[in-house]
Amino acid sequence: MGCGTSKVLPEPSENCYVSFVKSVVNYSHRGKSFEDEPQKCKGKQKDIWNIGVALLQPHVQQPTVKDVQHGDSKVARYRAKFDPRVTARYDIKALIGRGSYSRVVRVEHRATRQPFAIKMMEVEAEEGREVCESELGVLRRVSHPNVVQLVEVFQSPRRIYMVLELATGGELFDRVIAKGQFTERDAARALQMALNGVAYLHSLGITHRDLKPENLLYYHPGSDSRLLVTDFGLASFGNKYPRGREGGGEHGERGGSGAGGFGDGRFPRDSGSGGDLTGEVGRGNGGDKEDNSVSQCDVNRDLGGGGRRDWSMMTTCGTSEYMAPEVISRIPYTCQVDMWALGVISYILLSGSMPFEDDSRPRLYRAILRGRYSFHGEPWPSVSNQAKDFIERLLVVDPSSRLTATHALHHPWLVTMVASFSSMTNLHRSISQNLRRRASRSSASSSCCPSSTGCKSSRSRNQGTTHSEAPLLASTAH
Ligand SMILES: Nc1ncnc2c1ncn2[C@@H]1O[C@H](COP(=O)(O)OP(=O)(O)OP(=O)(O)O)[C@@H](O)[C@H]1O
Repeated sequence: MGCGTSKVLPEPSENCYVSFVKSVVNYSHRGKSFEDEPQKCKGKQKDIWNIGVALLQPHVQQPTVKDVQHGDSKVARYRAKFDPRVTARYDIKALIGRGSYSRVVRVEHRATRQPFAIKMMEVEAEEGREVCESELGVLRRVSHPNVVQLVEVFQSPRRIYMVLELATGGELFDRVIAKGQFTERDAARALQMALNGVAYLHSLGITHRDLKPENLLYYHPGSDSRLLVTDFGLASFGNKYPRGREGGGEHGERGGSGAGGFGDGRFPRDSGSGGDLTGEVGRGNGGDKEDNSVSQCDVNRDLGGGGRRDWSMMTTCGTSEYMAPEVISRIPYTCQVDMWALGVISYILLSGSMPFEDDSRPRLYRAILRGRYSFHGEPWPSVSNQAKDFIERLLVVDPSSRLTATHALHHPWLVTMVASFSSMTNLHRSISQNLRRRASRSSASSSCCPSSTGCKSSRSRNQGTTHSEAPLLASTAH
């Protein structure tokens, strides 16, 4: 699901991947017994032990010929690509999907029979390494019900295997289409979960930079499922954090006082115990930036224009239809770019159509820069003014006037809709019609679409990528 065809990757950074690997390997040389330690560690720290264990465990259990012959041939093919240390612990069950640098498979833990997803990333090529480093850099630090959870990591010279919690509920829009009924309340509930995850990330100084419907997955198929923010391949720590400018994010979600800064998710904070372990992980590629894990956007606001200049990012990346004006303009930006993307997602969620859409990328970028979109056509006449107000406050060209994640969570539309039990207009028919119409149009034109039908595979490795420093509009002009 979603529009993946015009993703723009960031410029490579310097050796971040190496610094992550070093941080884990260094730890492994301290002469401690990894096997003895996990029960002493709680929550996130236990996961970190797992990372160490996975890197160190030497036992090798090759998949047997019988294994391969008896398995489904496709699964067997993928299983053969897996490091024996991984297959020793996890039974590869099925291929879920492929990304530009990754394959995701459903697995079962051999001992506990628990299902997980493993994202296998190719790290030989520099771009794959960068994306992997970015993803791991975030996943190692986060723990929140609305952010996909990393369980452990295996490393081989060519590949990284990330064991993740398995999301079986499908992408955001798959569910919209599958349901016979979809109301503003449903949209608000989904957006509230996405916003909770994003507010948490922002409180840690993490900007996702590629929020879109296909990166929002339901944990399970039930109607009460959590929604998970996934795919941190383009995420950033807002890499110009000055030290000692902690502003106390609005969520009180920061981690302990150590460098770990995990915030309060499902796991207890571990700031006190296991000090050097936390420190070691904190010194990964996050480095000293982690000390300032505050809500970057709120601090930017407090600091005014000068602060914004110091604290923002420059790299152009993301998926065109969801890119904020400041990203397209290549001016320094902040985590508010995620809020723009959430505005785009909100618009699609309530209508099945895109606010900004054009086959010509320069025209698309111009429309975004002007913030020009409309609420014309079905089902907009049936959508409440408060819902439109919510979108209007997110799709604001000036990022400092755009709602922050925390403010969005307090918007009256979201608050009243989430709490509401009254029956509401069913928007499903118009939304799914719009999604389907767009899907068939885009499969004809090989363009992107916000529907599950025919879009996912159209996202190709190099399509729409740029490493240029020139303004996007100039570099793509006619
Ligand atoms: N934890 C997970 N549980 C279930 N499915 C997942 C999980 N993580 C990723 N997927 C699915 O696996 C597929 C590949 O995902 P991946 O993140 O590797 O690539 P992508 O985001 O689709 O593409 P790209 O890497 O180009 O951004 C997608 O369909 C995604 O929804």
